[in-house]
Amino acid sequence: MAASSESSASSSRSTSDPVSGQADFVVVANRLPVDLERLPDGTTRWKRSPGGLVTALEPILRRNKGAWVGWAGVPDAELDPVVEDDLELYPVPLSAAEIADYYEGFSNATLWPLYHDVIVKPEYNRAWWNAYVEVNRRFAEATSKAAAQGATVWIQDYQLQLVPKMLRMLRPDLTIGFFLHIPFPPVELFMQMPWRTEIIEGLLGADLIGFHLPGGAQNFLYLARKLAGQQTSRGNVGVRSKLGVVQVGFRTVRVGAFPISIDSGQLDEQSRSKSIRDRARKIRKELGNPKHIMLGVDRLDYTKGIDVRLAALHELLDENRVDPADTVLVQLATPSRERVESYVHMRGEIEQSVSRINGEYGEVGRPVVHYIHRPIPRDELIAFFVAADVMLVTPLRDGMNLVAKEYVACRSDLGGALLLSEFTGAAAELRQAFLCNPHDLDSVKDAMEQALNQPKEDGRRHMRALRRQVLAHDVDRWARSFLDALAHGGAAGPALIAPAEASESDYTEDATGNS
Ligand SMILES: Nc1nc2c(ncn2[C@@H]2O[C@H](COP(=O)(O)OP(=O)(O)O)[C@@H](O)[C@H]2O)c(=O)[nH]1
Ligand SMILES: O=P(O)(O)OC[C@H]1O[C@H](O[C@H]2O[C@H](CO)[C@@H](O)[C@H](O)[C@H]2O)[C@H](O)[C@@H](O)[C@@H]1O
Repeated sequence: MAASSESSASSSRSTSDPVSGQADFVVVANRLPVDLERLPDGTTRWKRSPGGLVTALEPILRRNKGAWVGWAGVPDAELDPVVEDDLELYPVPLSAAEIADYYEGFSNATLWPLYHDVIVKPEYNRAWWNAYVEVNRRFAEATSKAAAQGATVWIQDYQLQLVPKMLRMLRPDLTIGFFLHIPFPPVELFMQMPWRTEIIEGLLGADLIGFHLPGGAQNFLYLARKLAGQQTSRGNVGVRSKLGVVQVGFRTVRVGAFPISIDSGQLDEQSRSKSIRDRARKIRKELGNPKHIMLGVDRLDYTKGIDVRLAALHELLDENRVDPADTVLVQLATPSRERVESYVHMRGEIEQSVSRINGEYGEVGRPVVHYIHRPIPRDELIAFFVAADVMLVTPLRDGMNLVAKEYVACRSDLGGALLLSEFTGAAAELRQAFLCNPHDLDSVKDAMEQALNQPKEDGRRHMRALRRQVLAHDVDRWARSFLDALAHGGAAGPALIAPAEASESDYTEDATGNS
């Protein structure tokens, strides 16, 4: 399923053949890689679902012929298993009430803010928790039906933290991995959670639990001791090495750090194509050929710090440190979780800031900030990456942030500069970016000004180093390192992930030593 491809089905059920449900490798995530779209004429079609989890996992599943268990993105879709564009999909239905309580409620108004440093206040609501338990049970049951005897199951993310334990009870023959795509919070914050022990015990149903960063793994080990009363290792967890261990009865659960990445080789190749280069030139022209194009690409989420970058730009304009005659900011904001109150509120504030900057500094036909609130096609997005002089990635907290890596992968010309928040997982690897503290506006302003004015040769040197890191540590390496560790410690046979095409020796070691 290419990003831009959308296939049609004539009814709410796909016309493709049903699949057998005997998969040896199963990915389980809240969302399927495609959302079902109901069209006004009553027909349906699949379109790519939003977010970095899908960007990362879709190529892995495609290469390894696995099955994917997840929600089709709309209420009450009772769908049979389906093969869609070569992927085996096992849809899990959610009612409108479950979407409100499990997805918008417990997942995105309780867990999401709690795990992202309480940027907004998490709500603790018993009815939401009950829905979370119920939906996790449904995912465990659907997975149990899809998986073959002795299969490897890889459960993804915060929406499904109870599934490992539930699935183990249903299917002790399976090898179960779990990966958390968002930060695992500091112990002091996690302890707010009324159902904290249930969540830790739910996760301990897995054979291997993966986080982006060692800090998350370390926090989890502490909580496994404190809340679940288990014995754990106490040494430091490494990156793709030195796993932590929790002893749960006769089972050994391992805990590690596996920073996720992108299909960097493929993106590098795509961004070099003539059509993308031409489109990038055209974008610059359409923007009036300004000296500086800054770019933001995010789901419209309060964690992403879109407000921070707008405030920084506004102050730099006020202080005559940025010239509105030769600088533009393009902010591409994909709609996200639009019925959750904090998202509605944040959208209003961001749109007000955009208007204010344009009102004060724009000219007719020449705004300073170009703001788009809808998803754009993948090819168009890549052309924006190629066109932009400065990429703005300013989250207050982010598990990884794949956009930062995508920008770097698209800059084979060694042009451009990356402004990157220290509070992203990506900052642990991309040390040659212009790093900033998004909680300190002066730090963001200074970094923005430096990125806009960096000497060309310095920029080429920084970008070369960033590219070495991103090209060497791609999503295949992420999946292989996790699944190799899972196969090594569990009951599974040989590693299920096919080797990536490029060998690691094709690249030099990264500066952080995170090999
Ligand atoms: N095609 C397309 N992809 C987008 C758009 N906006 C964001 N993305 C992709 O969504 C993913 C976002 O991942 P990430 O930065 O990790 O943040 P997340 O949204 O929190 O998962 C990246 O692969 C982006 O390229 C858009 O407008 N169109
Ligand atoms: O499914 P949604 O509610 O629309 O949200 C989209 C996804 O957002 C989150 O992405 C995270 O995963 C990325 C890849 O590991 C990572 O780079 C980023 O920092 C995270 O925010 C969420 O974790 C996914 O479950 C959602 O599907």
